[in-house]
Amino acid sequence: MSATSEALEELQRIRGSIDNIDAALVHLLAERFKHTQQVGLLKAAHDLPPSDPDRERQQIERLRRLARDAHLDPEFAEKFLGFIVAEVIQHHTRIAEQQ
Ligand SMILES: C=C(O[C@@H]1C=C(C(=O)O)C=C[C@H]1O)C(=O)O
Repeated sequence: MSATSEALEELQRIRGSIDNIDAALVHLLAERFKHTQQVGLLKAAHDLPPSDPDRERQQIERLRRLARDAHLDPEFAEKFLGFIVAEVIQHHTRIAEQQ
């Protein structure tokens, strides 16, 4: 059974919305990394460690709560944050090494 042209149009419309959201995510991530870069410079200048496990625990708790309220899988939200934070810590470590 082949898809009707109506179904294909709808698929295209929905994919347009997905593309817009992906673009917004990229821009948001770029903004987030600009701020974490500033944190990295501040930490390096004041001999603070690249990671802050207490802060991360608070963020995980908050994000899991937000995810539940938004009907998003909290496990996924935590994994997503963990992926980003690991990259940030690598950046901070590199900044500290360059000082
Ligand atoms: C940005 C910071 O550095 C690290 C990265 C974090 C993040 O990406 O949100 C949070 C805690 C730290 O492990 C910070 O300490 O605020």
